[in-house]
Amino acid sequence: MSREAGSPLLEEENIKPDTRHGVILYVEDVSVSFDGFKALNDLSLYINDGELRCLIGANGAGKTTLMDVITGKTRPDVGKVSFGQQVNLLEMDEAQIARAGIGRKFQKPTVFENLTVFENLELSLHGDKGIWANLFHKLSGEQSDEIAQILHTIGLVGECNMQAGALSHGQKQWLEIGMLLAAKPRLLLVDEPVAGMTAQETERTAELLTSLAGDHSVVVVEHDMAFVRSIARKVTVLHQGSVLAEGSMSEIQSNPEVVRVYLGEETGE
Ligand SMILES: Nc1ncnc2c1ncn2[C@@H]1O[C@H](COP(=O)(O)OP(=O)(O)OP(=O)(O)O)[C@@H](O)[C@H]1O
Repeated sequence: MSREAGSPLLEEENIKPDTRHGVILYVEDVSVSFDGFKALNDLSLYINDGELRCLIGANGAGKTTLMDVITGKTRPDVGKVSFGQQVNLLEMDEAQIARAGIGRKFQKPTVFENLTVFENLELSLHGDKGIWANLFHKLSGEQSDEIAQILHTIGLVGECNMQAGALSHGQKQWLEIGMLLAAKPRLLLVDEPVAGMTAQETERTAELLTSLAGDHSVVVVEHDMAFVRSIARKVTVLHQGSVLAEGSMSEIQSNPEVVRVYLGEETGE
């Protein structure tokens, strides 16, 4: 439902994006300026319900700014951003947007290093009630099952009682994805998930993100073109704050403009 700015808080948990048209995220004619410089320039983008989309573009193309707009960190000068057809994200703050079902994973993992993998997931499951309340809250059978399911999804069943600080870099990234999943998001925004990962971890991350699509919509910002190639069905290329091209990886790779402004530089051509 559309909300008036400043209206009383709704139960964001109960917000259900209207995806009857198959689209979970509408970004329309959005511009963002920083001191007169247009970081986003009349950008429009639509993410379908359940799809896995890769977002690529050179440094400064506007990828982070776009994520910031979707998650309420940056307000656009103009444009429309909605979750499903009717939930106007521009009238919600960052916490409300997260509770409504949009999860964001930043590049650097931010797990609680001194807690176990299980405890990290337990905290996420309880939301933002405060760390002590969370730690002493007894899990219901259903919640234990949820954690077991997440551990399975992120491939950390064997590490369940390990301190998160002792995990490898890749495992920490998966744990953080698991922590996002605990909040049952509909849309996941994932920033450079494989930066710093080993080849094996990268491969496992590709499987994980691919497995999440369908039940979730996933937007991945990534510079690693081999990784993008391995997961992407549809790729959006940003350039100077606008969408330059959109299509399958082979369409993108054979687009002369994309090769000129981005891929040429990536492949050293
Ligand atoms: N808070 C800010 N103040 C001023 N300029 C900004 C601000 N945030 C971003 N910019 C500028 O906006 C442009 C887009 O930046 P953005 O970080 O969105 O690009 P990006 O595609 O995410 O790049 P990268 O791949 O390097 O992360 C850049 O030129 C950047 O310098």
